[in-house]
Amino acid sequence: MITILNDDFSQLNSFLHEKSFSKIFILVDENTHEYCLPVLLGNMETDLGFEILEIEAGEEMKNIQTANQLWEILTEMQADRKALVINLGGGVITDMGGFIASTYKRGIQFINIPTTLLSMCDASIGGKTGIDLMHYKNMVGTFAFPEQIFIYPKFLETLPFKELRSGFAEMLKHGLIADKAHWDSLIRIQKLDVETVVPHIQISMDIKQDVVEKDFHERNIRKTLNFGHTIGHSVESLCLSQGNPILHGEAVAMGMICEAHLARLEDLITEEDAAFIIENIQRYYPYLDISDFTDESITALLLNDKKNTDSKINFSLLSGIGSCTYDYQCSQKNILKSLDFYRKLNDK
Ligand SMILES: NC(=O)c1ccc[n+]([C@@H]2O[C@H](COP(=O)([O-])OP(=O)(O)OC[C@H]3O[C@@H](n4cnc5c(N)ncnc54)[C@H](O)[C@@H]3O)[C@@H](O)[C@H]2O)c1
Ligand SMILES: O=C(O)C(=O)C[C@@H](O)[C@H](O)[C@H](O)COP(=O)(O)O
Ligand SMILES: [Zn+2]
Repeated sequence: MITILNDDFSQLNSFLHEKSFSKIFILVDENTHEYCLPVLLGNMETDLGFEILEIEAGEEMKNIQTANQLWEILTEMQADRKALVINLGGGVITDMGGFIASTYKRGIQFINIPTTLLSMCDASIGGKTGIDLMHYKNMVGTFAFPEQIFIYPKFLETLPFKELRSGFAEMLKHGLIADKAHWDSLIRIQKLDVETVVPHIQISMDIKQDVVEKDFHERNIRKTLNFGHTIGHSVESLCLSQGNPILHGEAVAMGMICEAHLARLEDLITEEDAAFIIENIQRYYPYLDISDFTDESITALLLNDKKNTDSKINFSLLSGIGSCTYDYQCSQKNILKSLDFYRKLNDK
């Protein structure tokens, strides 16, 4: 269940009051510790004891070493099965916190309080938790729903612009795969900021929730939420492996451009739609330099995509603006052409 918090956080306090938790563990990173934790603690009313678990910020922390440290701390602090983990942060915190909670003592309860646009619209919803493995994205994880998701849009006021823009990519994705009207209203935004984006959060959350309700374990339609991620995750992983991480939404924006072109090459969408989609994504996102990455290095990562079956790469490709196919296998020639298309965008 998703609740938009009032200024007094009363719905969160009722939740904490009604459930009989033994103790609370609040997971933060250094930035959400500074900007969001004081707001949470200033409004949280509970007799329960709590501990703060802090990790460094960034995707580089979303790995087994951090998970191990957190499991050890929970053990040392004798967290029992009635303990509650509160994930206060962006997608790294909700993915990581959901993962450690859903595995510790075979699963303790957790709630998500997302603090980035990306985690409000996407990562905190849907119960995918996980960590990266050898720089491969989200290779180890669980499907585990948080008990509750509490959204407090005012957290966005301290979020850097690049992070806001990163989250906006997932919102564009929601429009492109499921709701043309949502896409149309997003691309009408001239100046991306908290004020212009907040009115559109609810629709993105609804789209994500609706898809997840239909297919929690990603056996079919949930794969559409992975549009832009097949190529996007490969590039994100390569950047991460070089010690040069890019933001998830930046990778998804780049991936959506390649995969929109790929859908065109496979005759799934018209030339006009492909051009319109690509042009609009480019309006918001600067060109991402992928010249260091060979076709072979990108293909090697594509071959480990989680949607693959029988060693075949399964894409989730648009079939129009507002609709998306999945399990679509493309020719290797077209996959490479789509990467080449992206590389050449820099020349224009
Ligand atoms: N599980 C899912 O369904 C799902 C969906 C989309 C993305 N993801 C994952 O989410 C991650 C990306 O999430 P993200 O973009 O939120 O990144 P993030 O968690 O790294 O947060 C981005 C940055 O913003 C800072 N920050 C967070 N809230 C802030 C605030 N209110 N004010 C100031 N700074 C703040 C963080 O410290 C961090 O430096 C990736 O690992 C991605 O794979 C998961
Ligand atoms: O919730 C989903 O399903 C998604 O695909 C949402 C994506 O935006 C998100 O990045 C997700 O973590 C990707 O999942 P993965 O299974 O490809 O790792
Ligand atoms: Zn994503």
